Amino acid sequence: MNSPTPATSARRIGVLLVNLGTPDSPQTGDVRRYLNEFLTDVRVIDNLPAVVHYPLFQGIVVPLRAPKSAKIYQQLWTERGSPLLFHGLDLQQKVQAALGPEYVVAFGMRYQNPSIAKALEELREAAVDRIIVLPLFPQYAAASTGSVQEKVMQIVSKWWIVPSISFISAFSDDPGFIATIVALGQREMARHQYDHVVFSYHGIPERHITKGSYHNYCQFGSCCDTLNEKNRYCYRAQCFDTSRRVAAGLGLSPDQYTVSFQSRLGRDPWLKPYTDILLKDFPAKGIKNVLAFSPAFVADCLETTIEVGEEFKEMFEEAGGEHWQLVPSLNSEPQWVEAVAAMIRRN
Ligand SMILES: C=CC1=C(C)c2cc3[nH]c(cc4nc(cc5[nH]c(cc1n2)c(C)c5CCC(=O)O)C(CCC(=O)O)=C4C)c(C)c3C=C
Ligand SMILES: [Fe+2]
Ligand SMILES: [Fe+2]
Repeated sequence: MNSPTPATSARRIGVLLVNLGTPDSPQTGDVRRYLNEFLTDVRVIDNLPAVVHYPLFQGIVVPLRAPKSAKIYQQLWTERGSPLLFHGLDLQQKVQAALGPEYVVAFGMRYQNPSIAKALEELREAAVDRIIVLPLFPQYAAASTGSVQEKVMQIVSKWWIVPSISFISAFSDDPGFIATIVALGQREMARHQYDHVVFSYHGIPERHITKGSYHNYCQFGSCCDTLNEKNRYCYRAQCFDTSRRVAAGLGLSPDQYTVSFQSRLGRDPWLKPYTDILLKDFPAKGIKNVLAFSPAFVADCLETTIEVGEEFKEMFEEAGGEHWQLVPSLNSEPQWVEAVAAMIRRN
């Protein structure tokens, strides 16, 4: 009898890396399709009845926003396309190489392409024994991680054979994740003298925290100063935790850094302080050289390169600041690839 080839005999583990998603091109039509899918997700816009939500967003909000967003995407676009996509594909390829042939690594996006459905289909075709899903969001939010988890479960629940499946729901305190950010920060700090460090996270509505808070534990105060069993999945507490760990790695004292939140949408209260308001007060306080980290994102994207790297820099300089520098995201840095592979192996 012929012995089976290793590829068919070995039990292989499927790995699904997922990021948020980006338009297929920076043209208004593709940006509109992307925003329509994104902003009609009830985990993102969670406070409107369906009869209002869909007509309002598909008929008014998205058509008005798409041409403006498209202009910003045109600034972001590169020869390789959207950074969120090509960094994700680079990461997939390098993590596959690091893990070896016992694993099959796929990459998908929650919105638009490559879809989660397509990525899961690749794993099904490879007849993997079980699937480990890693949403590429260090801090858990129902609007990002939760939405990816819901989508994966929706798709896999329809399969005739449902494999064992596990989710890495957050990695805000993962030592390899923290060490890579620290190394990237040290690289920038060796090039310039900074007065202050800002950790600017993607914001979410305060309501999103309250809805997921066990026994109303989170009150937007000192409750988030430690990460404990009551706030393990509180986005705000995780953002503070990541910041504390990176600050410790960089040797910063609490007065040398600030945690803030960006990218708010709509009129409801979002997590505070807002980065764009905070940074305008820095120069008057004598803070003229700022190093900015964006630790909610593992890959560069519109929110890092354009919002933090360009828009905030411009605002800071207009307010009298001298030097504003964004620390690049982890992208597919070798140390980050190793950290992802280690998280998968441990799972
Ligand atoms: C860190 C994870 C993210 C959370 C949490 C999140 C929540 C959230 N976002 C919006 C609205 C928008 N976000 C947009 C872009 C965007 N958001 C994330 C990540 C999280 N969002 C990423 C990685 C990106 C960049 C994608 C890219 O293509 O580079 C946008 C689109 C851009 C624009 O038109 O401004 C919107 C809109 C809400 C409402 C929300 C929580 C409720
Ligand atoms: Fe967002
Ligand atoms: Fe809290």
